[in-house]
Amino acid sequence: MIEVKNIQKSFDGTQVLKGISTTFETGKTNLIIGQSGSGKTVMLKTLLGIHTPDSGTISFDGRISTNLTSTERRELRTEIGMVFQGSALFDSMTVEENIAFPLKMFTNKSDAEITDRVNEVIDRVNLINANKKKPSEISGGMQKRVAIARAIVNNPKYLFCDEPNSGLDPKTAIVIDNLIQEITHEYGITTVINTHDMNSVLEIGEHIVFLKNGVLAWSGNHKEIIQTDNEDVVDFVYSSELFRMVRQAMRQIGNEKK
Ligand SMILES: Nc1ncnc2c1ncn2[C@@H]1O[C@H](COP(=O)(O)OP(=O)(O)OP(=O)(O)O)[C@@H](O)[C@H]1O
Repeated sequence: MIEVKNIQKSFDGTQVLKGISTTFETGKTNLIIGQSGSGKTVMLKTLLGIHTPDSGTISFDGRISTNLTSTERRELRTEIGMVFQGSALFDSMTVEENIAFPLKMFTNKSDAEITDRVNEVIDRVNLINANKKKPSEISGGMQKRVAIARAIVNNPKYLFCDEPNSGLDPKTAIVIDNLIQEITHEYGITTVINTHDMNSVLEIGEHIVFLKNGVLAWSGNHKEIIQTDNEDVVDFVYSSELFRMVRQAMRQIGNEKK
């Protein structure tokens, strides 16, 4: 569980995060959404420790990030997996070398142990016949699977994903979303996803944090986001006619079930 308490962050006198508090629970897919410039990336980078909050605290299962010694901080770093926007794979390495990288960097595992673990996660993310291929030789969807495999290879407690669906067709995007959610549930990971993708919001939003101008303007889950009348959320999430129609139909179904 990650508990965020009243974090504030400014750059050159401009406040970007204005006192955000929320809890990202273990075993859940937590989504950060909001318009461009609302502070999502700054929030993710602050959670990751790339930015230090000006005030407020971030607690990783009771460990307040700004109070940790450098050794404890390094240890926490090994408990975090990251799926970057655009996958960020090493072009010159094969799929299996990409996935093995965190184990070589952060553990003392033997070559045989690394091979076993790499094959295990390759199976888990359904990467078939790709071990010896380079990223340029596989599809965007497969590259995402490699990125997810690399992020989970060291059994992270926390998984951060920055726009994991960017550049994918809608069908592949849903498959990747579902894979992230399954892994989150299966391994009990605290997953935080920065996203623009409204399909993700409706499909895997177990806890959604909506930022507006650096303020947490709404939070809830994918069912609640359909029912909410919060104007900012409605305006942002249902910005297209299609999504407005989907919302209307889903609200009707919800009302009929009551
Ligand atoms: N390192 C920085 N120095 C100064 N200002 C920054 C820095 N990083 C972000 N900002 C500012 O903080 C605000 C929020 O930016 P952020 O990148 O978090 O938005 P975002 O919600 O992730 O947008 P997008 O969806 O377009 O990626 C913007 O006004 C941006 O210019």
